[in-house]
Amino acid sequence: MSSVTLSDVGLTYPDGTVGLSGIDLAIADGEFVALVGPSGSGKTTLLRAIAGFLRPTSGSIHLGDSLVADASTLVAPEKRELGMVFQQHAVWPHWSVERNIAYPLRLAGVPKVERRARVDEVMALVGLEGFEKRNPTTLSGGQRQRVALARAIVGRPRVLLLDEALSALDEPLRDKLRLELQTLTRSIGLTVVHVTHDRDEALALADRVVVLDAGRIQQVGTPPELVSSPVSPSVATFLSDATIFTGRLLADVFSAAGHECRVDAALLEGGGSDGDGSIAVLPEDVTLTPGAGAVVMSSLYGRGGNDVVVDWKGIAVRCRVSGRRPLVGESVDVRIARAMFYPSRLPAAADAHDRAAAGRLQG
Ligand SMILES: Nc1ncnc2c1ncn2[C@@H]1O[C@H](COP(=O)(O)OP(=O)(O)OP(=O)(O)O)[C@@H](O)[C@H]1O
Repeated sequence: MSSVTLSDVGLTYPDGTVGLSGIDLAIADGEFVALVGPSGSGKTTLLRAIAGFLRPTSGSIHLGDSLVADASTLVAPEKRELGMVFQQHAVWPHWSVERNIAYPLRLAGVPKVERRARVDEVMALVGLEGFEKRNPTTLSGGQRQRVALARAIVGRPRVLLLDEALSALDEPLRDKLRLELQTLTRSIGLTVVHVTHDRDEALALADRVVVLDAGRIQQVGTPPELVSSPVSPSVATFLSDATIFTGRLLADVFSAAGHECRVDAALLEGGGSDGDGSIAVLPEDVTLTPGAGAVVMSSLYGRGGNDVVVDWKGIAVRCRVSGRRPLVGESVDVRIARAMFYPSRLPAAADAHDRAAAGRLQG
């Protein structure tokens, strides 16, 4: 059964700004879903609509079998049985750690003995044993965020909503909490909706990632699906720093402003896509060889390969280069192992997904 079901949800703010439009999304019980997208794409609006702080202007939201929002229904946030953690640890500074964590249980009238047991249980889960009597102001940022997390899950919420919950923390603490969050939420089978502006965090943690843009869902998929088969050039750029070439495909040749690539037609899905369009090239599908066709503009060291941008006849091409790190100003040739073709006459991203063609290109 789905834990959260959004059916054709639209949300227009009173000033006319469209926050969400036509959102259809079913989040399964126990699933970890991340919402990503550019600034202003609707991530927070979607989370707040699920939480009950915002009322959709169209469509409906169900939590399990219960209708919580539609044209005539709006169940209050505190009645939705949700847990929430925000970027700024909203813990009460004048209360001890255990009192903070126990708060939702006191509110729900849970008897003291059970409260005690549940607080102990979640404190152990988030690694805060021994901190019961501490005042939150004496804790580190990471520990305070653990208190917020413990308080969010102590009431055994139907869904845990995380709004940039790790974003205020510095690495490597953030990385540590990311791992702990995954272990914790998976071990107790929590359904999680996690809003983050950090693409890598979303891809690392989530079972499925939802990419939003301008209040609409652009694509939903597992991390490998999104990275290897983005439905549109914008998703490829947003998630994977793809380079986009705009031009024309004719038979097996793609031409874009001074660049000509041969496409292996056998690899084109949904043939007959000749015409104007774009290709998206992922950084890992670009190889640099000795030559004179392009010039290295920047070259940043990275653990998983150097992050290099070359000027290839006027187009900045992003590449992931393992081995020797190229020098800025060095001349190179560019070879493209794989690219995705997006015919421009397809208006809807969903159609583009079916027909986006992956071809082997030779620069
Ligand atoms: N109270 C409001 N009144 C009017 N428009 C709003 C309001 N809150 C948000 N918006 C608009 O709704 C759209 C979606 O905003 P939202 O905050 O959901 O985006 P976001 O993806 O969370 O962005 P960010 O990553 O910057 O936090 C934006 O155009 C934003 O300007």
